[in-house]
Amino acid sequence: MTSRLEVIVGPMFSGKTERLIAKLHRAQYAKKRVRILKPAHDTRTQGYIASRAVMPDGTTQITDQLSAVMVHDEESFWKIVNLNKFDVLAIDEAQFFPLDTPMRDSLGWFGRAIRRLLRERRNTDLRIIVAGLDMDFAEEPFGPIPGLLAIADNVEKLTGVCMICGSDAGYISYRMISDDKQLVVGDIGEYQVRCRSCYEPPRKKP
Ligand SMILES: Nc1ncnc2c1ncn2[C@@H]1O[C@H](COP(=O)(O)OP(=O)(O)O)[C@@H](O)[C@H]1O
Ligand SMILES: Cc1cn([C@H]2C[C@H](O)[C@@H](COP(=O)(O)O)O2)c(=O)[nH]c1=O
Ligand SMILES: [Zn+2]
Repeated sequence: MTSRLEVIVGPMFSGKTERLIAKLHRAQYAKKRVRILKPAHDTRTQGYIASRAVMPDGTTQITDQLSAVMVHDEESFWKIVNLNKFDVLAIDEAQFFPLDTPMRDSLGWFGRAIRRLLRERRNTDLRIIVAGLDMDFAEEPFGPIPGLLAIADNVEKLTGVCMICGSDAGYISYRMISDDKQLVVGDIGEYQVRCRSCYEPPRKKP
């Protein structure tokens, strides 16, 4: 019996939340106590996680959803974790949790909290499942996800269908609006999934 960390990564529209929800449904069938968290920074869906499908007319529709508790900061994370009993802890959109000093820190408070929980409960069946973007629009590692991949027991890297050429190798989220900030909440109007060949890196401002 030991604690374990599973990480699901890939670009936008690769089915990360879909995969996360499928794992959580199975855990619920097995009568496991499931807790779902997500960063308050994600203003797209508040109070739940949702997978969506892109419709032929270009809009998105929610295909499945589960209730989630919003995490504002490290203090609220530990409050939720300490007040609740769970066998499975799931966190979606974890790329939004910040790093302390981007050049030196690879886990941030969130990654360190996950590592601490896994250590403290190493003799239990605790399962932590994290989903998020491993890479931002500029092909840079995103938040604590790459650090979490390093300490994970199991990693799934998903691909989407390239929105330019239709190949199944969509590996990056291409940003269609002009904005240099790393964190820009958005959906089908702001981002596409593209393969390496159809991806162009953003132009640096002179
Ligand atoms: N080019 C595409 N057009 C339409 N749907 C796509 C495309 N590429 C991937 N998908 C599908 O969109 C869905 C996105 O699921 P979701 O869980 O919301 O993704 P994520 O959390 O990774 O953004 C998946 O079912 C995926 O197979
Ligand atoms: C590439 C990229 C994405 N984001 C934002 C856009 C969305 O709100 C989420 C990703 O959602 P999904 O469930 O994976 O579809 O992240 C961002 O802030 N910066 C980026 O570079
Ligand atoms: Zn392509």
